[in-house]
Amino acid sequence: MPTPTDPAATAPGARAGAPAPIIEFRDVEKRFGDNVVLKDLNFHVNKGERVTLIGPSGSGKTTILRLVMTLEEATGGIILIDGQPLTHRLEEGGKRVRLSNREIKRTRTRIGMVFQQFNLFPNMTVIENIIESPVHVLGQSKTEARSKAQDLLGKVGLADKADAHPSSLSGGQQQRVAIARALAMDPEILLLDEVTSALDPEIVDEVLGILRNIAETTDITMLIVTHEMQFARDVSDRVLMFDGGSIVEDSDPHTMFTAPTHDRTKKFLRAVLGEGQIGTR
Ligand SMILES: Nc1ncnc2c1ncn2[C@@H]1O[C@H](COP(=O)(O)OP(=O)(O)OP(=O)(O)O)[C@@H](O)[C@H]1O
Repeated sequence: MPTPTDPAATAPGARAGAPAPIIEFRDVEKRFGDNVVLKDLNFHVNKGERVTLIGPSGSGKTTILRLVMTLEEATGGIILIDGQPLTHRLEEGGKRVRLSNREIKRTRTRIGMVFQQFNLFPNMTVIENIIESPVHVLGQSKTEARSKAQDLLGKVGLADKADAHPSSLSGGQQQRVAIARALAMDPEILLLDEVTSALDPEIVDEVLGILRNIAETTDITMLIVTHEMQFARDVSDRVLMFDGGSIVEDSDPHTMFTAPTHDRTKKFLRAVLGEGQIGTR
């Protein structure tokens, strides 16, 4: 019987050449007190895949991203990253054992997250925000980190803002800095949590354009929570529809948005896209 630390355990029945899961939830439960938000949740994301989570408010989408980022810890089951346990492993007999903080941190450095509210350090300049983790977590020299940060600022269209403070930037610019900051850690997995929800409608597209570009030009695995259904259609390989902490539908974006099978999905998409929009493309 393979153990959870054995890479072969990540994909039961995996064949050579078959897609390899980089994120795997096995019977995951997350409760906050009596509120069971996720129950026996099983799903995986393969390396390089872009997977979008959709579903009504409170269905547990953000909680899933926060579990992967280790901002929360599951209360049951295990999560594997590239075959390695993220916060807990299962011992023989099914006993759940928490890993050491050092082990958890080692895996966490492979994962980046961009939040709805940017979460930049207000007392640091743009470039100081970007180099903070590469220098202090990865041990890069300041010179190396600055040079890379400047490159990334060019990629997000903010080459001239390195020495600005976040408060002098627009929301869209701050979110672009947050994207550059996440990329500066060379993440294998990028988590995007409603990254345009706090932005004025006219600058949503500038941020989505940068994310589209990242999706097109890198092989970073992406797990996305968004209310921007067009963006979800464009960048996703798979869309998972959540309700009540469970997956009710898992399909490619074309099928999900034009011919959803589950009544709950149809109702949700009608509410989000408007009556008559499902099946229009
Ligand atoms: N830190 C917390 N403490 C207590 N309850 C929490 C906490 N975080 C989330 N919850 C609860 O977990 C449930 C799922 O929340 P979550 O934010 O994951 O949903 P969501 O699908 O992302 O919703 P939305 O689309 O509105 O962001 C909600 O009932 C929420 O109140």
